[in-house]
Amino acid sequence: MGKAVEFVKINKYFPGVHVLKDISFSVEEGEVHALLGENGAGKSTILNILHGVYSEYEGDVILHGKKVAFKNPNDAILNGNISKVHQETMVVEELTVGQNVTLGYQPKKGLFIDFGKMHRDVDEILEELNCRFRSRDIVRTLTAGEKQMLAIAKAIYHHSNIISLDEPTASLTSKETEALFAVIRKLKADGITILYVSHHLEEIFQICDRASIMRDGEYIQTLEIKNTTEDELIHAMVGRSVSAVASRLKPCRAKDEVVLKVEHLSDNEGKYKDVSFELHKGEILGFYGLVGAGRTEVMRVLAGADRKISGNIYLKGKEIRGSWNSTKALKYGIGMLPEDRKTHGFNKLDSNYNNIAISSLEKYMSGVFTSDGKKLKNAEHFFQELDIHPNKPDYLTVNMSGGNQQKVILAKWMSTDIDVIIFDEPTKGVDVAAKAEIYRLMEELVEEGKSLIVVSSELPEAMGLSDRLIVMSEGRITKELTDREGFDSDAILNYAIGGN
Ligand SMILES: Nc1ncnc2c1ncn2[C@@H]1O[C@H](COP(=O)(O)OP(=O)(O)OP(=O)(O)O)[C@@H](O)[C@H]1O
Repeated sequence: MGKAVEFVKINKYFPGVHVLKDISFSVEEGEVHALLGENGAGKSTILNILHGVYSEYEGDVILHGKKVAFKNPNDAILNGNISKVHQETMVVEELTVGQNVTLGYQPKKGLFIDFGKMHRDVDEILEELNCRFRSRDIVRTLTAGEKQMLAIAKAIYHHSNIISLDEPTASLTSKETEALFAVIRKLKADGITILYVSHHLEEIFQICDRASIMRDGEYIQTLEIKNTTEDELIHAMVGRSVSAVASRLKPCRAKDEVVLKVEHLSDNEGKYKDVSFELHKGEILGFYGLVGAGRTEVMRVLAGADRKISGNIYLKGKEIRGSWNSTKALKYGIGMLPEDRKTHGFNKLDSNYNNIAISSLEKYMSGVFTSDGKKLKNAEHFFQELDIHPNKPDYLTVNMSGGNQQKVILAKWMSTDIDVIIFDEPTKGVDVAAKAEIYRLMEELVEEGKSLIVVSSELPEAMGLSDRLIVMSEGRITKELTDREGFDSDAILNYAIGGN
């Protein structure tokens, strides 16, 4: 087998930063090749160069022995037979699967689109991928996992022989992840080369042949997975050993004081029904459930992001009445680190220091205006404490890597004087070292007397962090587990699928 991809001395600069430094490595034809590294290491940037998102860089990209320079991703798909499947797949929800797969390149009969052929061609691909949905289905009805499959079908429709998957399992259920892995194995058997980016190391051991490691914009080494341990991988990525396991150094004894009480919370669409629970001062209360269990919807109401339909919420014994929105929630002392940080977590046009200060502006007043100096000083402190890269508090948050954006939002809530912080999937897209830091910070917050709710779809994380754990299934609480010593993963999974 020859080389599918060769990167030769790639350098990439953004204003003021040198993000890729002389990167050279290659990917064999027909292998599943992982790209690993901490947040901000440069994984997405090198993929973006490969796929024509960035056309300005130094160095050579060689595909199957031929130098290429794509002008844009479409050029890469059409002329390079190379496709990238995004974390959150971009689709037109109102169109059919077939229309999305073939968008812009539908088969024609004369001047008109040949819909019959389009659906036949797409159905053939979907069948090969073992998908349950069909070409005529409207995309709006598909799950996140199915949309991911749609993107892979699109890559195959365009005869891609190299496919990149950037954190593809981030929004998938474990069943969907298994289905995706089956498809990856099949593509590999068909000789297709896969580039795979993930922070979930167990996935790398399940499906990857080799892994190239990047650190701080530099290429470190390529390792053969079957001859490598998890510890060795982490060491290569981070430069030291880090425990990737969620745990508590000092599980707390929550005080009796109830800071938040929720009674019979329901919406009118059945996304969550009759949800009641209490949150105590100084505890971490976990919410576990499968994707679609209704956890995020409940949390959005508590944080004022969505309207309360029915039920009661009490904060420190006071019932919330009248209109409820995120500004009012903040006044009552409750804030949320959302799962979808790109659209809900920060202001896209603002710098890190402004985004960190945004929920506590009164702290940075100088006369009638806020002081940039004070905001910067506060941000500098958190950049140190959370080890945020690059160490540029004045950078636009939107230009930070995904995991570092998460840390910036974390810094916002740590700078804000509130009693209750809701973390929705706090370590989604976050590297192992940063995960360990976030777990440590959560412990510090509860030690200070704050109360945390942690929504997690990762069972080891939910079990490792929580003092108490609430399990939800299809909008309802199916179990509340009060003794962390007695958490049992099989039992919890059973409650999560609605069993008892
Ligand atoms: N448009 C941009 N302008 C300035 N800097 C950028 C821009 N895009 C990326 N960067 C910087 O380039 C570096 C590499 O980012 P990249 O997104 O490639 O990292 P990553 O390894 O994919 O991280 P993650 O695992 O968090 O997704 C980061 O320091 C980031 O801040």
